[in-house]
Amino acid sequence: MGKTTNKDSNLVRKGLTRVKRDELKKLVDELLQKCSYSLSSPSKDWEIYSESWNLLEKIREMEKSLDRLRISRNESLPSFVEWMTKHDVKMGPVELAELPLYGCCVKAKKHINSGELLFSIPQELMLTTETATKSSIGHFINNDPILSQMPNVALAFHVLNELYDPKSFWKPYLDALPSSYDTVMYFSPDEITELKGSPAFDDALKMCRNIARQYSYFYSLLQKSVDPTLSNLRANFTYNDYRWAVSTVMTRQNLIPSQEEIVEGDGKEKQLVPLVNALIPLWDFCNHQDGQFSTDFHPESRRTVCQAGRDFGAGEQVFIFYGTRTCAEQLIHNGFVDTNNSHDALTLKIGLSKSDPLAGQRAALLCKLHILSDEKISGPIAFQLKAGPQPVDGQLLAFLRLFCMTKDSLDRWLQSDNASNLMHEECGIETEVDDKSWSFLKARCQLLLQLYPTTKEADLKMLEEDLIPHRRMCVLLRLAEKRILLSAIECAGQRIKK
Ligand SMILES: C[S@@+](CC[C@H](N)C(=O)[O-])C[C@H]1O[C@@H](n2cnc3c(N)ncnc32)[C@H](O)[C@@H]1O
Repeated sequence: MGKTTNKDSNLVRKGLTRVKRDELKKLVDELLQKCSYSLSSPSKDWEIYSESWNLLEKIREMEKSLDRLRISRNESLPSFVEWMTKHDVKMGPVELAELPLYGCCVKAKKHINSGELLFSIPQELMLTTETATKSSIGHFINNDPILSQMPNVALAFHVLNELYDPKSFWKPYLDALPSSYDTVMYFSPDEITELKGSPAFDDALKMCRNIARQYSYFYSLLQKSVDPTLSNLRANFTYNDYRWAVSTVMTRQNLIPSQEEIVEGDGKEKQLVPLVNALIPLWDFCNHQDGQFSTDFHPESRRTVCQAGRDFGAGEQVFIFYGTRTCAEQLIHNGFVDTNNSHDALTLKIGLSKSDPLAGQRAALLCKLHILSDEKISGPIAFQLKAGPQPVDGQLLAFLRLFCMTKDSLDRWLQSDNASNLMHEECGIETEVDDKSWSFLKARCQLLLQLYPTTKEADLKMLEEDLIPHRRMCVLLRLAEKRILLSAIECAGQRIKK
């Protein structure tokens, strides 16, 4: 049995005297208490965010002695490539490079045709939630209520544990990762403020709060534990490393089919193979561009195979398509904003008024249209205002219409077998109801526009300046959102005129 006193160097936090450890513990306890406050309002959320930020600044200062010295990414790339070659990664005519604004990227060494193989990566190289549970900290992951329920957090812990192990199989890959990220946990309060007016502002505060809460929870758990398999985590775990590991997973993970054997249901139907979160070395060095998916997981060879989604010229950066995220989701979950985003949309939260005597009938019609479910008929509903010339989709159109209907109209549509026609432009609805619907949408969008402290013109002017990346991302996002609102106002105006 190993020693369990604090004299064992494996059982205490590195780099801090006992007095400093006590001081740090106090700060971490205060942070946990602050971030566990459950009631939410815009002013309270901001207060918690800024107080937590101040605590985290003090914590980061105290934990500074544990900051890791890292070699530059450029220096780490040759060992990473050597490691991949040794482990049977098949590379097409591509190479790794560093580029301003993009960090590392994959570049074409010669002209690549659409459909040509970019690379194929065997599963043995991937860090997954399955390798996490099979690792030395597997029992910790399986038994902790957060880690066992949140695969992305479990993967972040796996990454951290491997990072703290100088003999880790994944060391060449981990060394080649960025040393910091552009996720909102790396934003200063001034930078986050640039998101005011955008729905992403609340999401950013929530994200920072969740990560701070998780850090303080795990810090206390690790310091209390005497489990020898957690010694590296206990000695090295810092907020800086935690936000790094979480951001690594958030910005780079993909899903692959589980490796666990699938039991067939009484010999007849094959059960669907569950998906697991994975970090796929090399695949995760490709940056995103709008387009189509061109990556597949081949279950027979257990390899991730990535093909060119379009032609790429010699020397050109090779992009892949990450998926249909809005610009706000890209900012919050991926740490970038791509304004050439054909999937962009703005979340519009609208609900039925409790004081509306027809609220029950409107809710019943929403249920009939499957916009609401019977289990949740109160509270705001999140709709998406789309970028482009058609900002209003069928669901939002139907909501606007039934929101503005009279009792007679509601009764008729509730009894109709063709209620789903409300989601289509031409549905034989009274002009008066349609006019009211578009006027309501126009007024709501004008109100939302006023929530942003700056105008579209002011944003455009700011973008002409040499903005630091975080500020630039925020300005790009709010500009994209204002464009969606302005286009919805324009569209509504035209419909009313009609
Ligand atoms: C999966 S990684 C891609 C490789 C990454 N550039 C690196 O340095 O390792 C995703 C990250 O790349 C960057 N990125 C990806 N697509 C981008 C884009 N279109 N514009 C700007 N940054 C992008 C963002 O920082 C994002 O968090």
